[in-house]
Parts: sequence; structure tokens; C-alpha cells
Amino acid sequence: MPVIQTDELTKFYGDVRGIEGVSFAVEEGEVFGFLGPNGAGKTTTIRTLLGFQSPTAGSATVLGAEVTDRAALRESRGNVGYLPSEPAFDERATGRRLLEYHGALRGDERSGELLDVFDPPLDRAVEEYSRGNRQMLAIVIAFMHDPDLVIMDEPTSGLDPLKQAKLLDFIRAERESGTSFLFSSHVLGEVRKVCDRVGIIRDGRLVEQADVATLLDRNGKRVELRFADDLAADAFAFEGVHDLDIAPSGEATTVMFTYTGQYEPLLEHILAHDPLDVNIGEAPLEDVFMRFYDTDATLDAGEESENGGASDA
Ligand SMILES: Nc1ncnc2c1ncn2[C@@H]1O[C@H](COP(=O)(O)OP(=O)(O)OP(=O)(O)O)[C@@H](O)[C@H]1O
Repeated sequence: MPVIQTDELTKFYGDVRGIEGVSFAVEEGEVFGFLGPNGAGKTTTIRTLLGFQSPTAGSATVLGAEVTDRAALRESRGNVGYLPSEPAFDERATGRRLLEYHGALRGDERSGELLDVFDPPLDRAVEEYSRGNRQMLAIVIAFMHDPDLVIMDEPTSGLDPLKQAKLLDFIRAERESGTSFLFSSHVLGEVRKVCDRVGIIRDGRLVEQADVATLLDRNGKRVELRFADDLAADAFAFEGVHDLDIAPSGEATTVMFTYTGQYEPLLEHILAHDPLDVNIGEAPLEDVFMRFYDTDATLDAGEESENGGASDA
């Protein structure tokens, strides 16, 4: 049974659409990345799943509990960890007091172990905390009751690079031991590192659901070559080559393109021109997402994009 299942989930704030007709499932033991530009509907989805607000239409279950069934959802919430994008605390309480409070509420099976990795200054009032320390406290609170499912809204924001890496390592290890995640993020590098599948949301609608490997495969390879000689503009215009760019650079000629064909004809073609440098790598995941962020191809005709395709990814 999926740990999260939504069916045509819809939330309007008055006339403003938060999300509309969103259907996806997060399977047990996977990290499901939830991506989309600002205002796309990620937080709306998460808040509806946690029962902070009621759906306008459609339905959703979290660990089997209908989000509209308050009693069932309260029970399932005991097995859910939540890391909000901007954790709100009782500012005058110390970190230690807040851990005690949450421990009494949901249980504390692992705060000691978590505090070895994420170490906010527990004896200071939260109002004195830096952004990163607030985030670390929120991480400990999200995991201390050893939940089966963790819902994270941009979890690495505010953390320094070392702590970010620790959190991603921690998520991977938790996944190995069977924990499931819904992971909302703008940071494609981290999505790449930890997510098995992604759902892409735009203007309140889910426009794609796929595993990360498939998305990268579909995107092809990024090829960068350097040649000593001048090349004709169409020297690499053959099947499977996209976005071809041939330009002089210093004494050499640089050729760059995205390639979706077989390796053999590509390599033959490169060797026939006697290359100085050959660089073939995975096309960046950014390219895949930008395509979803920027075009209207996958949306219903006639819909206005309130975000203009803008993204801070
Ligand atoms: N409380 C609210 N009242 C009215 N409109 C809201 C409310 N919360 C969200 N919205 C609107 O719903 C839409 C989706 O917003 P949401 O915050 O879910 O997006 P998001 O994907 O989480 O964005 P971000 O990446 O910027 O956090 C936006 O148009 C937003 O203005």
C-alpha cells in the first residue's frame, strides 16, 4: 500500500487555485521528490496531506488514513515526521524544552543519536538561534519519534554545505532502513542525490511523474568536443544531435550538443575529425526540469502561467 496516495486532490483558497486534480502515490521505502517553481503548489499539497487545511475536492490518504478523517489522521501522524520549510517554534523556549515537549507528544526514540549529527545549542532560547540551528532543531524533532514517513519541505534551506551533505546522507541511510519520504525541493543536485522518483508540479497541476533515471535517459548526453581544425557549421548535424553549437575558441574549434542517439555513430563521427578533447557526460537534470518549468506544452491550452515559468532552481 502506498504511504501517500492522492486522487484528484484539489485546494482553492477562495478563488485562488492552490492545487487542482493532483494524483500521485509515494510507495513504501522510496524518496519521492516534489518539484516545482515558486507558487506551484508544493506547500499547499503538503499542508493538505498533514490535515492543516481541508481539500476543496478530491481525496488523499497518509499511511492509510484519509486526510479528512481527523481521528484517523491524528493516529497516523504519530508515525509521520514533518520538516516545514520555515519551522515555527515557541521562541522563548530552549531547544531542550522543545525536544522534551515533542518527545512527550509523539515519543522520543532517537534524539540522542540525532543530536550527534545535528547539534543545535540546546540550552539557548530558540529566538537566539541562527537559521541553520533552527533547521537542525526541526530535523531532530521530525525524526526523534522514529517515523515511518517523513514529509520535508525544502529541508536543506539554511544549512551550511557540510550539514546539507549530512542531512542527505542521513536521508539515504533512513531510506535503506525502510523510511519513506516526500521531499519538496528546488535544489536539483540534492534531488538527484536522494530521490528515486519525482513529481513535477506547475501552476497547481502535476505535469510529470517519473523516476530520476528515466528523466535523465530521456534527456540524453551532453557532448563537448574540441578540434584543432575549423569545422563546417553542419559538421555534426546528424540524427540524435540537438542544440548544436560550433564556435571558434582560441586556436581550436569547440563543438557542443545534446545527443540522444547510439554511441557508435557518434564516436565514429568524432574520431573521423581527429579531436583534441572529448567530453561526454550526463545532461544536467536542470535541463529536464527547465523544460517543464518553461514550456506550456504539458499544460491545458489557454491556461495562464502566473509564475511566467520563473524558477530559482
Ligand atoms: N493561505 C493562502 N491563501 C491564499 N492563497 C494561497 C495561500 N497559500 C498558498 N496560496 C496560493 O496557492 C498557490 C500555491 O502556493 P504554494 O505555497 O503551495 O506553492 P509552493 O510550490 O509551495 O511555492 P514555493 O516554492 O514558493 O514555496 C500560489 O498561487 C499561492 O499564492
